[in-house]
Amino acid sequence: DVVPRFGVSYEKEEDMENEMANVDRWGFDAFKIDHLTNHKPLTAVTFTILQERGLLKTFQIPQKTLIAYVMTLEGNYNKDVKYHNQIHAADVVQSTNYLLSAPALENVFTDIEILAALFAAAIHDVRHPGLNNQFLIASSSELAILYNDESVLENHSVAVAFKLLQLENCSLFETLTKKQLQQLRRLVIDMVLATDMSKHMSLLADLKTMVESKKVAGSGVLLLDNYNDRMMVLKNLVHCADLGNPTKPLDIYRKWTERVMEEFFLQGDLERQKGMEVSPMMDRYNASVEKSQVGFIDFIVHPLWETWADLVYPDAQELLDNLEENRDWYSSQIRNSPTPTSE
Ligand SMILES: COc1ccc(-c2ccn(CCC(=O)N3CCOCC3)n2)cc1OC1CCCC1
Ligand SMILES: [Mg+2]
Ligand SMILES: [Zn+2]
Repeated sequence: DVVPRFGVSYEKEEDMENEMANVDRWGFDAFKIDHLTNHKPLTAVTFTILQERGLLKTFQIPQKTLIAYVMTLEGNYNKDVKYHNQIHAADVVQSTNYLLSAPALENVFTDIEILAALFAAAIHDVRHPGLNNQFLIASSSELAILYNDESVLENHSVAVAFKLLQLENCSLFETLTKKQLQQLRRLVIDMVLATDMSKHMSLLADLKTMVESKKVAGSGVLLLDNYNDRMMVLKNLVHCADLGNPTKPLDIYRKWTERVMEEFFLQGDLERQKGMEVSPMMDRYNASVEKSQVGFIDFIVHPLWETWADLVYPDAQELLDNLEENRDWYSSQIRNSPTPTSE
C-alpha cells in the first residue's frame, strides 16, 4: 500500500510541496507545516527526513511502521501546551538534521548515531505538561517522586517514547539487531537527558575543551576518535537544536518567544493560585519579554552557539549572524531604552 509523499495527508498539495522544499534549510517554517498537515508536523518532518537520508532502507524499517509510531508519538505531545508541543518537536528534528548535515561533520557519525539523534529530537519533550522541572519538584508531583527530582521531564519523555514502541504495529526498531538497539537506546537516553538545562554548563565546558584541542582530519572534517567525544558532540548538537529559536529568522523566532512566554505565564498563574513563589520571567504582571530574551541570548544561547560555530567553522556562521542581529533587535525593543547613537 502506497503511503502519502510526506507521510501524512494534507489538502493543499502545492503549498505542502513548497514548504517541505525548505526542509533542509535553517529558515524552514514548522508552523506552516503544522497548519498544512492539521497538526501533524512531527510526522511529516520525521518521515521526510528519515526517508531522504535513506535510513528506512538502511535499517529495513517499513514506512507504515514509522508512520504508525510517529503518529502515535505526535499524539502524545500536548497540542494545548503553547511551546512544548508537536511543533517544537518537529522544529528540533529539522534543526538536528540541519546541524548533522554540516560539512565539518560529513561522514563523522554512523547511521545508528544519526538515527539515534533524529529519534532523540523527535521524542525529547513528549508528554511535556507545560510546566518545568522546578515546578514539578516544588509541588511534589507524581513525576518528581518517580524520578527523585532528577531531570524529571526528560526522564519521563524517554520512558514514554520507549513504551510506545511496544504498541501494536509501532515496533519501529524491530529490524535492528540486539546490539544496534542497545547502542541506539544508550545514545537516545544520553541525548534527551542532556536537553535538561541543569546540564547546560558542564556540556558547554566539555564542548569548549574540545574546540580548544580540536582535531581535524586531512579532509577538514572533525576527528572524533572515541565514544565519549562522539557522545558529547551529539549531546551538544541536540541541545543546540533545542536552543535554536534565537538563531532562526526573526519572524519565526518571535513566534517561539510568544509561545514560550504564554506557557511560562500560565505556570506563573498556577504558582500564584497555589500560593507558591512565582518563578522568574513567569509573572505576567511584571515581565519584560524583550529584556528576558536579551539575557537568555547573552548568558545561555550565544556562549553555546559561538562555541558550536567554532567547532564546525565556518558552517554555522549564518546562524551566528542571525543570533547577533536578533539580539540587537530585541535589545532595541526594550521599552525606554535609548539605542546608543553612533555619534
Ligand atoms: C524563545 O524563547 C525561549 C526558547 C527556549 C528556551 C529554553 C530555555 C531552556 N530550554 C531548553 C529546555 C529547558 O530546559 N527548559 C525549557 C524552557 O524553560 C526552562 C526549561 N529552552 C527559553 C526561551 O525563552 C525563555 C523565556 C525568557 C528567557 C528564556
Ligand atoms: Mg525539554
Ligand atoms: Zn525541547
